[in-house]
Amino acid sequence: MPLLDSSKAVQRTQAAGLATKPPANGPRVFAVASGKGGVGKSTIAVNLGMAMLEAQRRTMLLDADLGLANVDVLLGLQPSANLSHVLEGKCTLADTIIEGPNGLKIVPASSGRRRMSELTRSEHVGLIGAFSGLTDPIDVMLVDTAAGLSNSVQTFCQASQEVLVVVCNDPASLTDAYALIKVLSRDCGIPRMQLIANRVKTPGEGREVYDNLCRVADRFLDVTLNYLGHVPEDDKIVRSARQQRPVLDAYPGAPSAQAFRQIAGKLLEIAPQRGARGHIEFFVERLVGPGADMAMTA
Ligand SMILES: Nc1ncnc2c1ncn2[C@@H]1O[C@H](COP(=O)(O)OP(=O)(O)OP(=O)(O)O)[C@@H](O)[C@H]1O
Repeated sequence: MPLLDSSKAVQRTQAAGLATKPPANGPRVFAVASGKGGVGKSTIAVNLGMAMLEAQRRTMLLDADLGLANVDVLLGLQPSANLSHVLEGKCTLADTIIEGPNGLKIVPASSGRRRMSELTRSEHVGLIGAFSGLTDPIDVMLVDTAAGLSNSVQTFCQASQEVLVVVCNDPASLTDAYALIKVLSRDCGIPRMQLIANRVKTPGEGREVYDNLCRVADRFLDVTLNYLGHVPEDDKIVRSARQQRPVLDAYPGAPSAQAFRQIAGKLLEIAPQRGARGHIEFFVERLVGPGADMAMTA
Protein backbone atom coordinates (compact mmCIF):
# COMPACT_ATOMS: atom_id res chain seq x y z
CA MET A 1 0.00 0.00 0.00
CA PRO A 2 2.63 2.61 0.93
CA LEU A 3 4.57 1.54 -2.20
CA LEU A 4 1.52 2.17 -4.36
CA ASP A 5 0.98 5.50 -2.70
CA SER A 6 4.57 6.62 -3.21
CA SER A 7 4.62 5.49 -6.87
CA LYS A 8 1.40 7.42 -7.43
CA ALA A 9 3.01 10.41 -5.79
CA VAL A 10 6.00 10.04 -8.13
CA GLN A 11 3.66 9.84 -11.13
CA ARG A 12 1.87 12.95 -9.95
CA THR A 13 5.14 14.79 -9.47
CA GLN A 14 6.29 13.73 -12.93
CA ALA A 15 3.01 14.82 -14.50
CA ALA A 16 3.23 18.17 -12.72
CA GLY A 17 6.82 18.50 -13.92
CA LEU A 18 5.79 17.78 -17.51
CA ALA A 19 3.07 20.37 -17.31
CA THR A 20 5.40 23.11 -16.06
CA LYS A 21 8.78 22.30 -17.58
CA PRO A 22 9.63 24.25 -20.72
CA PRO A 23 10.24 21.94 -23.67
CA ALA A 24 13.92 21.11 -24.15
CA ASN A 25 14.03 22.73 -27.54
CA GLY A 26 12.29 26.00 -26.66
CA PRO A 27 8.85 27.34 -27.48
CA ARG A 28 7.12 26.51 -30.77
CA VAL A 29 6.31 29.69 -32.67
CA PHE A 30 3.50 29.75 -35.25
CA ALA A 31 2.73 32.82 -37.37
CA VAL A 32 -0.83 33.24 -38.69
CA ALA A 33 -1.00 35.10 -42.01
CA SER A 34 -3.40 35.43 -44.93
CA GLY A 35 -2.59 38.02 -47.55
CA LYS A 36 -6.18 39.29 -47.70
CA GLY A 37 -7.69 40.98 -44.65
CA GLY A 38 -10.84 39.89 -42.86
CA VAL A 39 -10.54 36.17 -43.62
CA GLY A 40 -10.33 35.12 -39.97
CA LYS A 41 -6.65 35.37 -38.97
CA SER A 42 -7.24 36.85 -35.50
CA THR A 43 -10.19 34.55 -34.83
CA ILE A 44 -7.98 31.59 -35.70
CA ALA A 45 -4.97 32.85 -33.69
CA VAL A 46 -7.09 33.45 -30.56
CA ASN A 47 -8.94 30.14 -30.76
CA LEU A 48 -5.83 28.10 -31.56
CA GLY A 49 -4.34 29.75 -28.48
CA MET A 50 -7.30 28.51 -26.42
CA ALA A 51 -6.96 25.01 -27.89
CA MET A 52 -3.24 24.99 -27.02
CA LEU A 53 -4.11 25.89 -23.42
CA GLU A 54 -6.61 23.02 -23.31
CA ALA A 55 -3.74 20.79 -24.48
CA GLN A 56 -1.73 21.98 -21.44
CA ARG A 57 0.62 24.21 -23.42
CA ARG A 58 1.52 27.54 -21.81
CA THR A 59 0.59 29.86 -24.62
CA MET A 60 1.36 33.43 -25.60
CA LEU A 61 -0.38 35.37 -28.34
CA LEU A 62 1.46 38.25 -29.97
CA ASP A 63 -0.71 40.79 -31.77
CA ALA A 64 1.69 41.57 -34.60
CA ASP A 65 -0.78 43.78 -36.47
CA LEU A 66 1.21 46.59 -34.91
CA GLY A 67 -0.83 49.63 -35.93
CA LEU A 68 -4.31 48.07 -35.92
CA ALA A 69 -4.59 45.99 -32.77
CA ASN A 70 -7.29 43.32 -32.94
CA VAL A 71 -6.70 40.73 -30.29
CA ASP A 72 -7.55 42.88 -27.25
CA VAL A 73 -10.74 44.04 -28.99
CA LEU A 74 -11.72 40.45 -29.85
CA LEU A 75 -11.30 39.51 -26.18
CA GLY A 76 -12.73 42.68 -24.61
CA LEU A 77 -9.45 43.53 -22.86
CA GLN A 78 -8.15 47.01 -22.10
CA PRO A 79 -4.37 46.87 -21.94
CA SER A 80 -2.67 49.80 -20.25
CA ALA A 81 0.59 49.28 -22.18
CA ASN A 82 1.36 47.92 -25.62
CA LEU A 83 4.21 47.43 -28.06
CA SER A 84 4.30 51.11 -29.03
CA HIS A 85 5.23 51.94 -25.40
CA VAL A 86 8.03 49.37 -25.55
CA LEU A 87 9.43 51.00 -28.69
CA GLU A 88 9.19 54.43 -27.07
CA GLY A 89 11.20 53.07 -24.12
CA LYS A 90 8.33 53.72 -21.70
CA CYS A 91 8.08 50.12 -20.49
CA THR A 92 9.54 46.67 -21.05
CA LEU A 93 8.00 43.93 -23.16
CA ALA A 94 7.19 41.99 -19.97
CA ASP A 95 5.18 45.00 -18.69
CA THR A 96 2.80 44.78 -21.66
CA ILE A 97 1.77 41.15 -21.15
CA ILE A 98 -1.82 40.79 -20.02
CA GLU A 99 -3.78 37.72 -19.12
CA GLY A 100 -6.73 36.68 -21.27
CA PRO A 101 -9.20 33.81 -20.87
CA ASN A 102 -7.85 30.64 -19.24
CA GLY A 103 -4.48 32.28 -18.65
CA LEU A 104 -3.71 33.04 -22.31
CA LYS A 105 -0.81 35.51 -22.21
CA ILE A 106 -1.30 38.36 -24.64
CA VAL A 107 1.18 40.91 -25.98
CA PRO A 108 -1.08 43.70 -27.28
CA ALA A 109 -0.40 45.98 -30.23
CA SER A 110 -1.49 49.60 -30.48
CA SER A 111 -4.41 50.89 -32.47
CA GLY A 112 -4.45 53.91 -34.73
CA ARG A 113 -0.73 54.65 -34.52
CA ARG A 114 0.51 54.94 -38.07
CA ARG A 115 4.14 54.95 -37.03
CA MET A 116 3.69 51.42 -35.67
CA SER A 117 2.76 50.08 -39.09
CA GLU A 118 5.83 51.73 -40.60
CA LEU A 119 8.60 50.36 -38.39
CA THR A 120 12.02 49.80 -39.89
CA ARG A 121 13.52 46.35 -40.27
CA SER A 122 15.87 46.99 -37.35
CA GLU A 123 12.92 47.97 -35.13
CA HIS A 124 11.15 44.70 -36.03
CA VAL A 125 14.33 42.78 -35.35
CA GLY A 126 14.73 44.58 -32.00
CA LEU A 127 11.16 43.63 -31.04
CA ILE A 128 11.68 40.00 -31.99
CA GLY A 129 14.94 39.94 -30.04
CA ALA A 130 13.19 41.33 -26.94
CA PHE A 131 11.17 38.10 -26.64
CA SER A 132 14.34 36.22 -25.80
CA GLY A 133 14.58 38.29 -22.62
CA LEU A 134 11.19 37.09 -21.30
CA THR A 135 11.54 34.82 -18.32
CA ASP A 136 7.97 33.41 -18.38
CA PRO A 137 8.01 29.77 -19.43
CA ILE A 138 6.17 29.46 -22.75
CA ASP A 139 5.48 26.32 -24.77
CA VAL A 140 3.70 27.89 -27.74
CA MET A 141 3.61 31.38 -29.18
CA LEU A 142 1.09 32.38 -31.85
CA VAL A 143 1.86 35.48 -33.89
CA ASP A 144 -1.20 37.18 -35.38
CA THR A 145 0.25 39.11 -38.34
CA ALA A 146 -1.23 42.02 -40.29
CA ALA A 147 -3.08 41.61 -43.57
CA GLY A 148 -1.05 42.22 -46.73
CA LEU A 149 2.55 41.52 -47.69
CA SER A 150 4.30 44.27 -45.74
CA ASN A 151 7.84 44.04 -44.37
CA SER A 152 6.42 43.40 -40.92
CA VAL A 153 4.46 40.36 -42.15
CA GLN A 154 7.55 39.01 -43.90
CA THR A 155 9.85 39.55 -40.90
CA PHE A 156 7.43 38.03 -38.37
CA CYS A 157 6.81 35.02 -40.64
CA GLN A 158 10.55 34.48 -41.14
CA ALA A 159 11.10 34.70 -37.39
CA SER A 160 8.49 31.98 -36.69
CA GLN A 161 9.01 28.24 -37.05
CA GLU A 162 5.85 27.63 -39.05
CA VAL A 163 3.61 29.90 -41.10
CA LEU A 164 -0.12 29.15 -41.06
CA VAL A 165 -1.81 30.58 -44.14
CA VAL A 166 -5.54 31.23 -43.66
CA VAL A 167 -7.63 31.18 -46.81
CA CYS A 168 -11.35 31.35 -47.62
CA ASN A 169 -12.98 29.91 -50.69
CA ASP A 170 -13.32 33.15 -52.62
CA PRO A 171 -11.24 34.40 -55.54
CA ALA A 172 -9.78 37.43 -53.72
CA SER A 173 -8.69 35.37 -50.72
CA LEU A 174 -7.21 32.63 -52.92
CA THR A 175 -5.33 35.16 -55.08
CA ASP A 176 -3.94 37.02 -52.06
CA ALA A 177 -2.98 33.79 -50.26
CA TYR A 178 -1.08 32.71 -53.38
CA ALA A 179 0.68 36.11 -53.54
CA LEU A 180 1.66 35.74 -49.87
CA ILE A 181 2.96 32.20 -50.38
CA LYS A 182 4.95 33.40 -53.38
CA VAL A 183 6.60 36.28 -51.49
CA LEU A 184 7.31 34.20 -48.40
CA SER A 185 8.84 31.32 -50.36
CA ARG A 186 10.68 33.24 -53.09
CA ASP A 187 11.79 36.41 -51.26
CA CYS A 188 11.93 35.23 -47.65
CA GLY A 189 13.26 31.70 -48.18
CA ILE A 190 10.45 29.98 -46.26
CA PRO A 191 10.35 26.44 -47.66
CA ARG A 192 7.04 25.15 -46.23
CA MET A 193 3.73 26.54 -45.05
CA GLN A 194 0.61 25.17 -43.40
CA LEU A 195 -2.78 25.87 -44.91
CA ILE A 196 -6.06 26.38 -43.03
CA ALA A 197 -9.29 26.71 -45.04
CA ASN A 198 -11.67 28.97 -43.13
CA ARG A 199 -15.42 29.52 -43.41
CA VAL A 200 -16.03 26.48 -45.61
CA LYS A 201 -19.33 24.58 -45.70
CA THR A 202 -17.93 21.03 -45.89
CA PRO A 203 -14.61 19.24 -45.28
CA GLY A 204 -14.53 18.53 -49.04
CA GLU A 205 -14.69 22.24 -49.81
CA GLY A 206 -11.69 22.84 -47.53
CA ARG A 207 -9.71 20.11 -49.29
CA GLU A 208 -10.62 21.59 -52.66
CA VAL A 209 -9.28 25.00 -51.61
CA TYR A 210 -6.02 23.32 -50.58
CA ASP A 211 -5.79 21.25 -53.79
CA ASN A 212 -6.34 24.34 -55.95
CA LEU A 213 -3.60 26.31 -54.22
CA CYS A 214 -1.24 23.32 -54.31
CA ARG A 215 -1.77 22.84 -58.02
CA VAL A 216 -0.63 26.39 -58.81
CA ALA A 217 2.14 26.42 -56.19
CA ASP A 218 3.55 23.11 -57.46
CA ARG A 219 3.71 24.51 -60.96
CA PHE A 220 5.31 27.87 -60.27
CA LEU A 221 6.90 27.86 -56.79
CA ASP A 222 9.44 25.89 -54.84
CA VAL A 223 7.42 25.43 -51.66
CA THR A 224 5.74 22.64 -49.70
CA LEU A 225 2.15 23.28 -48.63
CA ASN A 226 0.70 21.07 -45.90
CA TYR A 227 -2.99 20.92 -45.12
CA LEU A 228 -3.82 21.50 -41.45
CA GLY A 229 -7.59 21.30 -41.94
CA HIS A 230 -10.68 23.46 -42.19
CA VAL A 231 -12.74 25.64 -39.88
CA PRO A 232 -16.40 25.55 -40.82
CA GLU A 233 -18.55 28.62 -41.33
CA ASP A 234 -20.05 28.76 -37.86
CA ASP A 235 -22.63 31.13 -36.44
CA LYS A 236 -21.19 30.39 -32.98
CA ILE A 237 -18.03 32.26 -34.01
CA VAL A 238 -20.10 35.31 -34.90
CA ARG A 239 -22.01 35.10 -31.62
CA SER A 240 -18.88 34.60 -29.51
CA ALA A 241 -17.22 37.56 -31.27
CA ARG A 242 -20.18 39.73 -30.24
CA GLN A 243 -19.61 38.62 -26.64
CA GLN A 244 -15.86 39.36 -27.08
CA ARG A 245 -15.07 35.77 -26.15
CA PRO A 246 -13.25 32.95 -27.96
CA VAL A 247 -15.63 30.33 -29.33
CA LEU A 248 -13.79 27.63 -27.35
CA ASP A 249 -14.72 29.48 -24.19
CA ALA A 250 -18.27 30.58 -25.07
CA TYR A 251 -19.39 27.49 -27.04
CA PRO A 252 -16.89 24.68 -26.35
CA GLY A 253 -19.03 22.12 -28.20
CA ALA A 254 -19.42 24.20 -31.39
CA PRO A 255 -18.27 22.62 -34.67
CA SER A 256 -15.62 25.33 -35.09
CA ALA A 257 -14.32 24.72 -31.55
CA GLN A 258 -13.81 21.04 -32.42
CA ALA A 259 -12.01 22.08 -35.60
CA PHE A 260 -9.64 24.36 -33.65
CA ARG A 261 -8.76 21.50 -31.29
CA GLN A 262 -8.00 19.22 -34.24
CA ILE A 263 -5.84 21.81 -35.95
CA ALA A 264 -3.94 22.55 -32.71
CA GLY A 265 -3.30 18.81 -32.27
CA LYS A 266 -1.95 18.56 -35.82
CA LEU A 267 0.28 21.59 -35.30
CA LEU A 268 1.81 20.08 -32.19
CA GLU A 269 2.64 16.93 -34.14
CA ILE A 270 4.78 18.80 -36.66
CA ALA A 271 8.46 18.19 -35.99
CA PRO A 272 10.41 21.45 -35.86
CA GLN A 273 12.69 22.24 -38.78
CA ARG A 274 16.26 21.95 -37.61
CA GLY A 275 19.35 24.05 -38.03
CA ALA A 276 20.01 27.75 -38.40
CA ARG A 277 17.83 29.39 -41.03
CA GLY A 278 19.98 32.46 -41.55
CA HIS A 279 17.58 35.09 -40.22
CA ILE A 280 16.38 36.50 -36.94
CA GLU A 281 14.13 34.11 -35.03
CA PHE A 282 11.94 34.36 -31.93
CA PHE A 283 13.57 32.84 -28.83
CA VAL A 284 16.69 32.00 -30.83
CA GLU A 285 18.82 31.65 -27.69
CA ARG A 286 16.49 29.01 -26.32
CA LEU A 287 16.32 27.25 -29.69
CA VAL A 288 20.08 26.89 -29.93
CA GLY A 289 20.43 26.00 -26.24
CA PRO A 290 21.05 22.50 -24.85
CA GLY A 291 18.74 19.89 -26.33
CA ALA A 292 17.83 22.08 -29.30
CA ASP A 293 18.52 19.25 -31.69
CA MET A 294 16.21 16.81 -29.94
CA ALA A 295 13.00 15.99 -31.77
CA MET A 296 9.97 17.71 -30.27
CA THR A 297 7.85 15.31 -28.26
CA ALA A 298 4.66 17.32 -28.21
N1 LIG B 1 -15.34 30.23 -39.44
C1 LIG B 1 -16.02 31.37 -39.29
N2 LIG B 1 -17.37 31.34 -39.29
C2 LIG B 1 -18.07 32.50 -39.14
N3 LIG B 1 -17.53 33.72 -39.00
C3 LIG B 1 -16.18 33.81 -39.01
C4 LIG B 1 -15.35 32.64 -39.14
N4 LIG B 1 -14.06 33.04 -39.11
C5 LIG B 1 -14.06 34.38 -38.95
N5 LIG B 1 -15.34 34.86 -38.89
C6 LIG B 1 -15.74 36.27 -38.76
O1 LIG B 1 -15.10 37.00 -39.81
C7 LIG B 1 -14.77 38.32 -39.39
C8 LIG B 1 -13.29 38.59 -39.66
O2 LIG B 1 -12.52 37.76 -38.81
P1 LIG B 1 -11.13 38.25 -38.20
O3 LIG B 1 -11.26 39.62 -37.59
O4 LIG B 1 -10.61 37.16 -37.37
O5 LIG B 1 -10.30 38.38 -39.57
P2 LIG B 1 -8.81 38.89 -39.78
O6 LIG B 1 -8.29 38.16 -40.96
O7 LIG B 1 -8.03 38.82 -38.54
O8 LIG B 1 -9.06 40.41 -40.13
P3 LIG B 1 -7.96 41.59 -40.26
O9 LIG B 1 -7.38 41.44 -41.60
O10 LIG B 1 -8.80 42.83 -40.12
O11 LIG B 1 -6.96 41.43 -39.16
C9 LIG B 1 -15.15 38.41 -37.91
O12 LIG B 1 -16.40 39.03 -37.81
C10 LIG B 1 -15.24 36.95 -37.48
O13 LIG B 1 -16.14 36.76 -36.41
